[in-house]
Amino acid sequence: MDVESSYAATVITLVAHDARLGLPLLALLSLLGWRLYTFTILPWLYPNDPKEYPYWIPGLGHLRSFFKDSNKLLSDARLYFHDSREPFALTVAGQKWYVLLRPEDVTSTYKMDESSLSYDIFAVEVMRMVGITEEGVRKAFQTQPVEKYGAQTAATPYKHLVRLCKEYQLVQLSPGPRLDRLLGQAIGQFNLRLDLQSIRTWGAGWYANSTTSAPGSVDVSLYNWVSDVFIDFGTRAYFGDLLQDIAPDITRTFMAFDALSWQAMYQYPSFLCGEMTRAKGKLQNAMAEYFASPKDQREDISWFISKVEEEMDRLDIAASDRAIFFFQLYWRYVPFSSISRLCKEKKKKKITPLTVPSINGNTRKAPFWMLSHLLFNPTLLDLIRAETEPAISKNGIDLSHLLNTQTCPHLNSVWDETIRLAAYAASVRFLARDLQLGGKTLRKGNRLMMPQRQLHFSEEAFGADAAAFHPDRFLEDPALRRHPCLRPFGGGASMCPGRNLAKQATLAFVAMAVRRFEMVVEPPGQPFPEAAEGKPSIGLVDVQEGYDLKVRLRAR
Ligand code: HEM
Repeated sequence: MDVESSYAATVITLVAHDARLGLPLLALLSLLGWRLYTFTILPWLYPNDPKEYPYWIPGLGHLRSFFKDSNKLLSDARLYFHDSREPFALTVAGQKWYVLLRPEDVTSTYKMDESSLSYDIFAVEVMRMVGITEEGVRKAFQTQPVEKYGAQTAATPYKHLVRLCKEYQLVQLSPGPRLDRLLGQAIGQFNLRLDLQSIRTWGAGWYANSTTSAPGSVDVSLYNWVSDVFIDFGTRAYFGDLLQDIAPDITRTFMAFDALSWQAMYQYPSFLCGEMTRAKGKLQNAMAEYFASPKDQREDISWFISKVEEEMDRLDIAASDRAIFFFQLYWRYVPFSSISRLCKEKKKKKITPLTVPSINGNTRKAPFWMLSHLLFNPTLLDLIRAETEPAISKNGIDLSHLLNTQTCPHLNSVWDETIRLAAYAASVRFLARDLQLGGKTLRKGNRLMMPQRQLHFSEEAFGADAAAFHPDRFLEDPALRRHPCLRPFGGGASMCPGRNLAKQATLAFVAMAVRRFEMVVEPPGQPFPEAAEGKPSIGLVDVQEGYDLKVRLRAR
C-alpha cells in the first residue's frame, strides 16, 4: 500500500467514529471511487491506451509538481512505470499529455505530417496570452485577400502570417547568403566585443570589474558577459542599430524580463509581477517606436523582419499589435504548445504556453556552458585553443575549419556534449486524430510531449555515465550524433531552423575568446555552475541564481 492509500485508510477509521464527519467521508469515498475508476477500471477497459500516472486531485492532476520541477515529475513517472519507456499519460491542469521516451516512437512522431499532429492551434493561444487583440489574431490567420487588394489577388487565398513567419525564418536561417550575412554580423560583433577595453566599457557597473583585476586583465561574471554579447548581436542582426539607439539598455531590460518571463507564461496575477510587466512594457514600447520610425532609418534590418513587416502592412495590422508581435519574435518564436490551467477568477481556461528559443532566447546559454566546461578543464581548454588557432587570421575566421570534425575534433565533441546535457526543451504536438504509436492508441484532442532531458540522459543510449559531462563522448563514438535519442533541436517539420546559426556563432565566439584571452576562474575554488533544473527553462537550461562563474580575462 502506498503512503497516500495508507493515509486514506487512517482517515476513514477516524471519521467512522464521528458522525459529523459523514460529509468529508462521503467526499473521500467519492475520491477513492474516482481514483479506482480512473486508474484501475479504465486501463482495464482500454488496455491499449497509454497508462496514466495516477494523481489525487481531479482537474489539477500533476500541476503542482509540473511547475515545481517538470523533469523530476517526468523521471518519477518513468520510474513508476518501471522505466519501461512505453508511452504513458500525464494529466496537468485537466489536459492529458502523452509522454514519449522511446527513440523509435520519437522518430515515428517526427515523420508524421500535420494532418495527424498539428501545432498551429497553439499560436492562437499564445498570441492571446501576450496581449494581441482578437482583431490582430484574426488577421494573423487570415488567408483571404484584404479588400483593398481584392482586385489584384481576389481569387487565390494566401498563406497566413503565422505560417509565413515560419517559412521566412527558414529562408533566413538556412545555409546560404542570408545566414552568411547573420554570421558575418556575429563575427563582426565578437571582434569588437572581445577586447579588454570594450568589455570594461560595456560591462561597467554590471558584469566587468577592473578594480580587483591584475593589470592588463578584467574580471567578468561569465553569464552576464556572454549574454550581453549575444543579445546585442541578435538585436542588431535582426533589427539593425536603430532599436539599440531607441533603447540603449535593451539588453539588460530583456534579461530582466527573460529571467521573470515564466510569470508571463504561467499568467501570474499582475500584482505579483510588477518587475516583469515593467520590463515587458519597455520592450514593447521600444518595438512600437522602432516600427513607427521611417523605413529609411532602418535599412540595416534583416530580411526576415522586413518580410514580416511587409505582410503586416498588407494585413493592415494595428501598430499596438505589431509591437507585441515583434516583441514576441524578439523574445521567443511563435510557440507550439500550451498547457491550459484553470483560472478561477474568470471561470475559463487560461493558457500557459511552452515557447521555443529564438532570436535572443537561448543561444547565449550555449557559449556559457561550453566555456564553463573548458574553464574547469584547463587541458581541454589548451587542446581547443590549439585546434582552433589555425581558423583565425587577421582576415577573419574560417568557420569550415571549426565545423570540421577532422580539424577540430575536441571542439565539436564538446559542443555536442554541452548541448546534450544542457538541452531542456520538449518537442510538443497536438493530436488531430487518433494514432497508433508504440503499440498504444493515442487519442485525438490530447497532446504529445517528447522531453529532451529524459532522452538525453538515457543510459541505454549514452552509457552508464549519461548524466556526466564526458568531453570526448562524441569523439570516441561519432555515431552517437545520429542516435535517435539525441534531439537538442527537436525534429520533423518544426526542427529548429536556428541550429546552424546557434552552433556556428557559439563555436566562433569560443574560438575567438580563447585565442584572445587567458581565462581562469577567479577567485579559484568556485564550484561548477549549477543548472537551474527546477526552474522552467526553455531550450537550454539556465544557470542557478548565484552560481554564475567569476572569470579573469587576460589579453594574450
Ligand atoms: C542553442 C540554441 C537553440 C536551441 C537549443 C534551440 C532549440 C529548439 C527546439 C528544441 C525547437 C523545437 C523543435 C520541435 O518542436 O521539434 C526549436 C524551434 C525553433 N527554433 Fe530553435 N534553438 C536554438 C536557437 C535558435 C535560434 C538562434 C533561432 C533563430 C534565430 C531559433 C529559431 C527557432 C524557430 C523559428 C523554431 C520553430 C521552428 C518551427 O516550428 O518551424 N532557434 N528550437
